[in-house]
Amino acid sequence: MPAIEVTRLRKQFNVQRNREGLKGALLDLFKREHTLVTAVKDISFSIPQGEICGYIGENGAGKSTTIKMLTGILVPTSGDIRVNGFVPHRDRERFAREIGVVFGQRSQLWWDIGVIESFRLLRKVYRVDEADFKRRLDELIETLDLGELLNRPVRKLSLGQRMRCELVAALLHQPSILFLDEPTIGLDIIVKTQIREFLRKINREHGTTILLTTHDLQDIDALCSRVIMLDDGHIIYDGGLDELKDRWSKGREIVFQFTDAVSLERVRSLTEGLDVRWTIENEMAAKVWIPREMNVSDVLSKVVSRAEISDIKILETNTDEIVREIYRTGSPEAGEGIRG
Ligand SMILES: Nc1ncnc2c1ncn2[C@@H]1O[C@H](COP(=O)(O)OP(=O)(O)OP(=O)(O)O)[C@@H](O)[C@H]1O
Repeated sequence: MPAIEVTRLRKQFNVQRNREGLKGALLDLFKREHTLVTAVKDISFSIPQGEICGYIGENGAGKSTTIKMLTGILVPTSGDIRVNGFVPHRDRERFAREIGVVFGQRSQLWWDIGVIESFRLLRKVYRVDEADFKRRLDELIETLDLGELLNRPVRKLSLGQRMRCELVAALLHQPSILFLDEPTIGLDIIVKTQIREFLRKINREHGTTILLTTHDLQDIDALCSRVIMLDDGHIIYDGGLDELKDRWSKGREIVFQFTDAVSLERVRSLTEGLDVRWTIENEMAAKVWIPREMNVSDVLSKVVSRAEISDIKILETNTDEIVREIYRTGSPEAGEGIRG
């Protein structure tokens, strides 16, 4: 059974429209006008147990609306959802024990009481056996280095400390699926790294399935082998991160450090006959851009055999740039969904 199965899922909101001016306001008093906003437009996907999948898209693309339907907070307008075999909005009570949820912007901890008290309350909510709770809590506290925070009230915690506590709270009942909505938003790089390592560990050791929305593409690079990309309520890409980079990267770049001074003319002559583009970096370094369909080794061998090189740096494809380019231009197949 897949962890998550979504078929032709749609969500529409009926939004009240405010008409302009005094006349409009008066008209609104008597008869409200409504518009229908379709946030999620008949999307389908399936996530197997144990996968970490990134769910990305620009603001307003429909990510949070999907997560809210997957966690049973919102009822779909049409379509079908199964999460571990449950229909989230229908089987809410039993279903809640199957999943953990962290919304980066919202807390599920009680603000004024010690963190450990929140955890104890959650143990009761989820009806976790005392011995299991203790074992699980010890493991989580150790991995996330939370020992000294346990007796502090949540309002006295920094954002990074609170986020680590939120993760513990979401995982105390050992759910097999974890939904994360912007889990690293606003955190410094040290806490981000710690959280990413922690998520990899629970996925590896407990096989936890993770669906993650984020605007931080380094989260995706560090964690996800697969990405689903949304645009205006449609899935425009669903596939591997590597294929995404391959398909969309326009080319690769290599910086050569030469042992002597070089000119644009000289470096161009090194790759004569190849459709590459050179730029001069400084007196003794030049960068070559290689189109995606060309072999990097063809360029390397030509340059290395014709000039003295002291260093070579191949510049990695930057996921951030690729994704921004896709957002900017849209996919050629936008709206139909493509599978990588
Ligand atoms: N409760 C609601 N009532 C009316 N419209 C809504 C509601 N929730 C979301 N929308 C609309 O649905 C669309 C998708 O919103 P959603 O919050 O799912 O996007 P998102 O991809 O999560 O964006 P962000 O990255 O900004 O969180 C937007 O046009 C939004 O205005």
